[in-house]
Amino acid sequence: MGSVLVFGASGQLGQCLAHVAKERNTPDLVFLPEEQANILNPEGLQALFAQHKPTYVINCAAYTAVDKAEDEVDIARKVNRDGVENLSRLCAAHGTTLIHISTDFVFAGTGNQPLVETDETAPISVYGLTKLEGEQVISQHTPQYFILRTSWLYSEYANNFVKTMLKFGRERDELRVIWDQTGTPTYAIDLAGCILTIIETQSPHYGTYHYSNEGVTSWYDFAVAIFELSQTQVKTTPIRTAEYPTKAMRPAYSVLDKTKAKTQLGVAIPHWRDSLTVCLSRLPA
Ligand SMILES: NC(=O)C1=CN([C@@H]2O[C@H](COP(=O)(O)OP(=O)(O)OC[C@H]3O[C@@H](n4cnc5c(N)ncnc54)[C@H](OP(=O)(O)O)[C@@H]3O)[C@@H](O)[C@H]2O)C=CC1
Ligand SMILES: Cc1cn([C@H]2C[C@H](O)[C@@H](COP(=O)(O)OP(=O)(O)O[C@H]3O[C@@H](C)C(=O)[C@@H](O)[C@H]3O)O2)c(=O)[nH]c1=O
Repeated sequence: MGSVLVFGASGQLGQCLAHVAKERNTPDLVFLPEEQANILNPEGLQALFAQHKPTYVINCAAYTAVDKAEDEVDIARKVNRDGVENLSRLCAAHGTTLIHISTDFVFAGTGNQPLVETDETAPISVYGLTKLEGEQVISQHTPQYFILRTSWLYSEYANNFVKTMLKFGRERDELRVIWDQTGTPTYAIDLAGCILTIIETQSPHYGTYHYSNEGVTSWYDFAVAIFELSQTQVKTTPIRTAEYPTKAMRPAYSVLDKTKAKTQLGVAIPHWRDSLTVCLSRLPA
């Protein structure tokens, strides 16, 4: 198969890839945390490509602090665009296939129909804009790429909404959660499985794909399900976005249509509630 370099390995998705690769006995994955492989260091990257001659690169490295990005435009753009450009150039030069992760936040979220890959992008946050710029530099430099746009990632690893809700559920008497943002959570373990399937099948179907779990929900309904399935007793109140001011705007509707991923990549996608049940069973009570 040749070697597979994983950048951003200590982040949430990076750790999920390590988990699934171990479960599936996938060989030849080289996990590179930021300290060993900064995607903003072209010379360091060049040395890694020369050493490993990778068949695939999986880029899990990103600037993901959505609110902070509004004040740190330069650093968000460096990581989410310039770092991705560094990887794309090297992938093109070495005939390496780049698997890159993008986000539902490339969309404005003003619609009410599941979004397909060709729908118009119009980010409303710095994070979303810099992620879109990252997508664009990839297609400028190499035809050999898979861009997987995903949404609302969570898992037993790193920080995420599920772990925050469980913590707040233990600490607080009442929670207020937005119910007028509609989307679909994605168990990062399922996304990691999809990425490994692309590699294991050596899929020739390059391009941009949407991947989340199946179904539709709001952050409020997601929180209610987390509490119900984990048997956490906490009063949960639905609120509107305007009642929860944040620095960055978030799409009101960002349900992703996964038809292309299911047909071209041949992946089966679990319903978000089933995957949430699995994740909660793996988290300490
Ligand atoms: N989390 C989510 O809800 C969603 C995420 N995505 C996308 O999925 C991908 C994975 O996200 P997730 O795993 O949750 O994110 P994390 O923030 O958990 O992981 C990102 C990793 O990238 C590392 N990193 C940052 N800058 C650099 C750099 N210059 N060089 C190398 N590594 C760097 C971070 O290190 P450090 O922590 O030290 O900064 C961190 O370990 C990202 O592309 C993200 O945009 C898409 C939709 C939803
Ligand atoms: C903690 C909390 C959040 N919320 C809302 C705020 C927000 O709209 C939503 C989720 O908040 P979070 O800060 O956990 O997540 P957020 O940073 O908005 O998550 C996004 O991250 C980036 C990286 C992506 O790419 C997106 O797909 C998406 O997952 O829940 C509440 O209403 N009540 C609460 O107590």
